[in-house]
Amino acid sequence: CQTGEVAADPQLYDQSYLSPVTIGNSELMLDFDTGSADLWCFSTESPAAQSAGHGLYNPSTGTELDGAFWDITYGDQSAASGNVFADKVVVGGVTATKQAVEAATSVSYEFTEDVASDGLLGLAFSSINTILPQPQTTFFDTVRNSLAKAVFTVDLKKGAAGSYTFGYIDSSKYSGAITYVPVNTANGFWQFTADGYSAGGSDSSTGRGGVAIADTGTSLLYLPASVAKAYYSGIQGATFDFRQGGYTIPCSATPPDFNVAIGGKTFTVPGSYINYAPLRAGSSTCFGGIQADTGIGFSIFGDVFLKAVYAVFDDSGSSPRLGFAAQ
Ligand SMILES: Cc1nn(C)c(C)c1CC(=O)Nc1ccccn1
Repeated sequence: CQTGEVAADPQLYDQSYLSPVTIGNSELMLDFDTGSADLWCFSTESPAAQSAGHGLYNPSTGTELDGAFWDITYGDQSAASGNVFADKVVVGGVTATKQAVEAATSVSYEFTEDVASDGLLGLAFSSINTILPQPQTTFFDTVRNSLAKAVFTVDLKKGAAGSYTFGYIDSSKYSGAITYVPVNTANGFWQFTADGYSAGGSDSSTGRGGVAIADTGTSLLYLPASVAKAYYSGIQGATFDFRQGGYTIPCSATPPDFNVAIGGKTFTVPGSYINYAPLRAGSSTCFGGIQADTGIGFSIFGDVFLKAVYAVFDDSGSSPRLGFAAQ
């Protein structure tokens, strides 16, 4: 019965969180992503112009999956593609002896310029793995029957190292009870229903809830346009800047806390988490941590929300469920 824990190291402005993963005989820093289901990494096959500065997987330690290839495009239109090898993958002591490792032969500039990240480790459902002609399992699906309990947990923090655990829940990491809600796996995501939102101390609702996904691979909190609009209407100097592609606020602002009702419990994102980052180094205008989910089709509870809670991704029962607790 395997269990394991690995650090989640925050990058600048908590734009992403990276964790050490041993693949074959190299250790790479991967972005664990509950919003996708591909484990891919820069490799010795990647063009040097695209992989400069990144840790590389050398497929010589693996066994090529003949005729298998992968090609993924994320919601922000970043993309990567390549071929596939079966190799040993170890995360926090949990070992997958034959994990599908997707070696990149091409990546978009977003990944090239994010030199701290050597790739992604998908933790959504294997139904959305992009390998053709035969999709392969995620790391979690590969090891889940060998785990003490088929769960993984997410404990991200603002500006500090958090952790992912596999196979167990650590009661020292949260306060109060864990509130569980059902997950709809139809779209391959950890998809749940949020009941409602409100800002500040008052329970002045900023809007009804809706369909949402828990997504560690997305930095911000994308909510219904009406909820985002109502939230920023309470901040002096806040504006929707279409050139920046979203809401901005004065970096000097103290945004109100943001409350989310899930499973009958209220979880609070401190207002400071929503004063996300200066538009450019030294700018006095900051990008908001809450943005509209217009065009996405569902809300995305990314790192701005997840770093305010302890989250349990539980596939140990008859159907998957998500658990949230205050940190
Ligand atoms: C779905 C979506 N639409 N829009 C505008 C955004 C930003 C998303 C989320 C997204 O793209 N997340 C991501 C990106 C790269 C790697 C992993 N996750």
